[in-house]
Amino acid sequence: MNTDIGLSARLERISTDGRYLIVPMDHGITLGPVTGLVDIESTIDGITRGGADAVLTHKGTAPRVHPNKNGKGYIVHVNGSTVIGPDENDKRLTGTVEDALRVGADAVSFHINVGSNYEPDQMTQLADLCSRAADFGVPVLAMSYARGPGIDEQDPEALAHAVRLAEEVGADVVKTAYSGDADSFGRVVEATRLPVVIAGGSRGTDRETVEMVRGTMDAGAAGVSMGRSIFQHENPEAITRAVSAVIHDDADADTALERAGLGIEA
Ligand SMILES: CC(=O)[C@@H](O)[C@H](O)C[C@H](N)C(=O)O
Ligand SMILES: O=CC(=O)COP(=O)(O)O
Repeated sequence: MNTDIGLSARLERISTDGRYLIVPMDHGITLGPVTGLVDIESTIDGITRGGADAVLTHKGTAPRVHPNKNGKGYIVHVNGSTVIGPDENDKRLTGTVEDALRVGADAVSFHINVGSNYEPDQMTQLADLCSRAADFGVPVLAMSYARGPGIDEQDPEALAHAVRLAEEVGADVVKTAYSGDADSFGRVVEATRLPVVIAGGSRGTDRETVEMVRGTMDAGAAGVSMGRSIFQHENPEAITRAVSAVIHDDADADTALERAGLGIEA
């Protein structure tokens, strides 16, 4: 049976017209119950009302996601590590494609640290995940970071290598870090035919967040998988609305902040 139809139907559930505003909340494993994740139900309700296309969590949180996601997409993340463990870069498997489907996911995601000591194992696991997901027509979001000893995590050449690796092993969408400006990030986007989305990193000001998203879209990327800048915000719905204005309506930073009721001077 041709699973392409399943793949494209599921990609549409986690995006809008090929643009992605994903809010990952897998950080409960990485960081613990930080701001925004304790009452994850109200965060999910706010960000999906604000214009998120999809939310992303580990499989165990699925029962808290479905009643609050307002019909938006759902991605299950399948590896993790903690900041208090022996090595944060050593992400270990936490689930399978079958687990994700069992809890009602539209897609799966997997984190690889390209350049770390764990890259070889993570690359094999990602390639296997892509093969398994393809059997079911399930999209794979590869969170492909440049991380490891001596690696500059914002170096456009390293990021270009990371996103290209994701395409080569069969992912459908790739997330990586932002290089810091639209010109250099354009080289990252050009390195692959996959839709590229950025991670937000640790929370900045509202203006920094929205300008980073503007630069990302100007570089030709497809959107964001932005966690802490959104779920740690005192008003997750408003900051999602601002980010959505840039991604889905091509707004500039001032317009996006105004439309969301956030101060433009921030
Ligand atoms: C907490 C972080 O530093 C993030 O960049 C994570 O590495 C990315 C991911 N969302 C995770 O928590 O594993
Ligand atoms: O899963 C994590 C991400 O996709 C990015 O999270 P961040 O908090 O925006 O870096």
